[in-house]
Amino acid sequence: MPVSTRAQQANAAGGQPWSSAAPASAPGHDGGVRREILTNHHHGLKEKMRALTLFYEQHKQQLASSQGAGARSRRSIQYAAGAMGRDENGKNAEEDVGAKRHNAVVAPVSEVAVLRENMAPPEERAPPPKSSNNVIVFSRPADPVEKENVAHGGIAMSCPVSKPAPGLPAPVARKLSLGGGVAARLKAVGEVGTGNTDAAGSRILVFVRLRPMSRKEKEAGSRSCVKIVNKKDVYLTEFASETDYLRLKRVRGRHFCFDSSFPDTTTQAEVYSTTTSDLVEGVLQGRNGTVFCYGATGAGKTYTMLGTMENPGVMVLAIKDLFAKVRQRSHEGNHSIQLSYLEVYNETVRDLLSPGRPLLLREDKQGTVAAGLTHYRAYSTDEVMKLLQQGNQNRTTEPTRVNETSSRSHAILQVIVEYRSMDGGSIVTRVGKLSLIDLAGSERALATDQRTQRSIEGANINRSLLALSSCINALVEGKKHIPYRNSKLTQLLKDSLGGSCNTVMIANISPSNLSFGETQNTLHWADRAKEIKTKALTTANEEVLKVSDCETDQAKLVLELQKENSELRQQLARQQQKLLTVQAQTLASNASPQQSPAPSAQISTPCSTQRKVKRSILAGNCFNTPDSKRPAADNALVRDLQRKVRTMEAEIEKMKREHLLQLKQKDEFIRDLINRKASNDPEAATVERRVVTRASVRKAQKDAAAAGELKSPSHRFTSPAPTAKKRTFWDIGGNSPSTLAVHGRKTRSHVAAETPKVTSMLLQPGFARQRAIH
Ligand SMILES: Nc1ncnc2c1ncn2[C@@H]1O[C@H](COP(=O)(O)OP(=O)(O)OP(=O)(O)O)[C@@H](O)[C@H]1O
Repeated sequence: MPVSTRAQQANAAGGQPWSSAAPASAPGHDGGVRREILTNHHHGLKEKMRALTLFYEQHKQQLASSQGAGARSRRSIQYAAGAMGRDENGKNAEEDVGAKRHNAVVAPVSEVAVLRENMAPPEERAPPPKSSNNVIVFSRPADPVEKENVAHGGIAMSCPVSKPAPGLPAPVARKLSLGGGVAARLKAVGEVGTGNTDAAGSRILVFVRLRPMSRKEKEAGSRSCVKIVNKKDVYLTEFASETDYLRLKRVRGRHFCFDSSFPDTTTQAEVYSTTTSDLVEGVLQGRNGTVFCYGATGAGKTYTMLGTMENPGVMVLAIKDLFAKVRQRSHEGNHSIQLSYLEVYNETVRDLLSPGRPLLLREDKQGTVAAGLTHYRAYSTDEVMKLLQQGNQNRTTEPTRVNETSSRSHAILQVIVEYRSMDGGSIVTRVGKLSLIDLAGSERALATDQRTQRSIEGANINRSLLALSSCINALVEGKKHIPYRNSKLTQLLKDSLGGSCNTVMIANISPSNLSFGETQNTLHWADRAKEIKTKALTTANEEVLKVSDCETDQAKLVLELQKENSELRQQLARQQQKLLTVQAQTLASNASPQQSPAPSAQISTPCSTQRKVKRSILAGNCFNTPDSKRPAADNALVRDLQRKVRTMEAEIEKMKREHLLQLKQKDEFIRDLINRKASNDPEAATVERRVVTRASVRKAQKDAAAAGELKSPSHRFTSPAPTAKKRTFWDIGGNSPSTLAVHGRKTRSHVAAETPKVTSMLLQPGFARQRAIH
């Protein structure tokens, strides 16, 4: 018996092109529709109106073409004809789609006829169902803004269907008409960081990363409900619950399309190079960039951002890349790199590198800043790694039922790169800021824990994520007022979401059908975020300061000296690193097998070469025998190493002395130059202040050196956080359980002290998290 679908009836009544053509081309094709058309008195009228409109359009175009120049008129006629042709084609295509849709409903149900984009992708198809009852048709809604919670062919969706973001192909049937979608997306991806955006601004790029199924999930018998196809399409399928008899054996699903989607086999390096490497390049050119991970608790945000010792994440790879690029370009000018690391926990902002009182946010011309946040100047990747590790130790963490080392706070690492160079008669200064954000997991109260402190944390996390989604909604809808002030997180993200910034969102999802709700929610917001446009980034944060001829030489000299200084500091840091390595080797070769962990604890920097050296020595089996019985060859090796250490120590001492002397001379010279300049030119006062500040920092080092204890780079940077200081609320250690019970807040160092067996990647040197997916 012929069936008329709701879409057909709506189209017949509303005069959709394909439905109006149907009765003429296929007489008697659908009794229901024809009866409705016959009884609809407006049907003929609408057809006439459409013909008249078409005629009027053609007439207008002919008129325009006759008025224009010959060649131009020819073009416009061709265009009009082309446009009409396209229109007809489009119509035909739509008719075709409509007919197919109709067939899918009325024809005997077969797998080929009914599989739609919303269902599992072709590769994942289940064997053809025997009975038509098992197959559900996912019809496309007639109106793109129609809410999905209207059932379509038996599917009940809970999220609104969004319009496609500009530059992205729309999901579902719109794929049919977008041959160039991939190219457009790739172009969009290629534009990041280069600032090659249109005047209206650039779009937030959204990526999805699927993590592997965890051991727990496998044990719970969960199935994979996510499939990624072509590295961009995400198919989400919900399997009906066995106790839900009404919807037994039915599946519901959804299809999303993102700038790129990463299957569970994707490496950290691939994720970094696709999502963030262009932003790093942009930052070096004076543009701001932000990467943030969003997703449910345990979905892999921290893994993506920090990673493990073996598989470092985006933060670590970005820092390494940044320093490598700066080193390559050291001849072009002087780069300075500063970083800060903060967390938003229970709506308070805390400095992770120098824990103390909560910080206040204030707005200034640079955007929203945390007053009193410490900015460290870093000269090498290893220094940054140490700072990152130190910050992670202070980050609030708490095992939840879903994730044993769940991050209970949003962490923001900001790296500011300042570049200065002489260009003819002017000083060019460029400042770029890279923000790397690991958000706390969105979660359901029951999915995590219901203990008081946890539920307060959960409520605050959800509140700030809700504020984030309100901002995303307001930005997508083009509202004038964006509610950034609703939470600390959105205040801090203001620049990244609505300012001049290249922004990347990585949505992390779990494959397990037990997390279907969370995954759908994450994908929904990621899909929505695709539509946010940030402000145009046509110009970099660049300042050009003209200097008069007589000052040019002095300014050049100052820059050269500053560059040389920073190179010397880098050299010093490298030498100290080498010394540490050799010392560790010596210790290892002197130690017995039982003592061997000691030196490894001393090497806190995640340096792969160190590990290799250490491993090769361990493989050499040279410490299994006591000193007396040690073979002569081993003793010779030890002596050789010791000799090397002594030589290197002497060399480093010599270099230190030389560097200090050079630094002292150069500092004095710079100060002298600036003083002279300042006395002639009041404008130079700013420069003077800056240099004097640096010099004052160095003075402390000089004093220390004079007292015979030169501080290592790590000392230099960790010194603002005094080691022996009055204890504050945040500093109370893991041996104060009462305080923990009262405040209920734990940092990763507390967790490390209390639960040595639960190894978080954030607790390991270099963030190595041993508890990988099993
Ligand atoms: N791509 C991946 N490959 C291997 N293991 C992963 C991957 N993603 C996540 N994991 C593992 O899954 C577990 C949870 O990941 P992670 O802690 O990063 O989640 P999260 O989203 O940060 O959670 P929360 O919001 O609670 O902090 C970890 O054990 C991590 O090692």
